[in-house]
Amino acid sequence: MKTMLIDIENLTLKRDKYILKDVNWQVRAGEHWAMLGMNGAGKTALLNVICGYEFPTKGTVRVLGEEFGRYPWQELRKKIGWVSFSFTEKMHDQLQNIGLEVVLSGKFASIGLHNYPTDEEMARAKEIMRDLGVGYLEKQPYVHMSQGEKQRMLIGRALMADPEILLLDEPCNGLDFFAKAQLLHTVEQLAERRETTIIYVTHQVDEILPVFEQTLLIRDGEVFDAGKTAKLLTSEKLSEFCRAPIQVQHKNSRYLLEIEE
Ligand SMILES: Nc1ncnc2c1ncn2[C@@H]1O[C@H](COP(=O)(O)OP(=O)(O)OP(=O)(O)O)[C@@H](O)[C@H]1O
Repeated sequence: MKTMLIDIENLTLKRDKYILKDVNWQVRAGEHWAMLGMNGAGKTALLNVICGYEFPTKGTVRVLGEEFGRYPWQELRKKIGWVSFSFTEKMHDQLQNIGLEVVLSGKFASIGLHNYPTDEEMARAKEIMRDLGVGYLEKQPYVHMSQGEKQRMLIGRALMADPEILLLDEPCNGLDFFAKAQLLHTVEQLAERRETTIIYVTHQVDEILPVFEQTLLIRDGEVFDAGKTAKLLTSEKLSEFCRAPIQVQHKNSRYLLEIEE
C-alpha cells in the first residue's frame, strides 16, 4: 500500500455560499495528478485548504500523514511548493534579483535562517536551473526575463526547498505557443524524475501530459470524477462534465478538445 500524501474526506468549505462540497480525494506517493476545472470551479479553494490557508467547514484534511487542526501547518507548508503563476508579475522583492538569487530565495524563505548560501546550496540552485533549462539565466535580473523564463524561475524557487508535493497552479498562463511547449516539456521532465509529487492545475485539456496519469475533475465545488486520466478524458465524460457536446481526440499522446457545432 502506497503512502497517502493527500487524504481529503467529506470536505466542505462554506463562506457566504458553498465553495467546496463533500470533496473526497486521495493522492498517493508516486502519483502525479492533473486537476481540471472551469473558472470558479473551486480549484484554488482546494489548494488553499491543502496549504491550510482556509479552514474546512466540515470534513478531514490529512497532508503528508498529518491532520489539519492537529499539527502546525506552517511547518507542513515547508514541504509543499505552491507555485501560482498569476503572481509572476507581483514578485516585487525579486525584481532586481538575478536568476540564481531568485532560485536560492526558495531555500531562505523556507528556513529563514541565514543570509548567505552555503556552497552546497549554491551548487543545488545551479543544478536546478540547469535541469529546468534556464542555466543561462543565472546572472540575468528577474525583471528582464520573459514570462516563460519567469515561470520556470518560480518552479526553481519552489524546488529549492525540496518539496514533497509541488502544486503548479495554471503554469501556462500568459504563455505564447512556443513558451508553453517549452514549459510543458520542462514539467514533463520534472515529473518523470519523480522526486516530488506534482499536482498540475489547469483549465486546458491539452496541457494534461501523459505523465499525469490521474485526473481530478472538479465542477461547482464538487468532485465530478477522479481517477485514471485515460478513462476520464473521453468525449462522453467531458461532454457531461462541461454540459456541452465535446469531442476529445487523443493524438501523439496529447488530448485535444473540440466543441461540437
Ligand atoms: N473566501 C471566499 N469567500 C467567498 N467566496 C469565495 C472565497 N474563495 C473563493 N470563493 C468563490 O468560490 C468559487 C471558487 O473559487 P476558486 O478561486 O477556487 O475557483 P477556481 O477553480 O480556482 O477558478 P479559476 O480557474 O478562475 O482560478 C468562486 O465562485 C469564488 O468567487
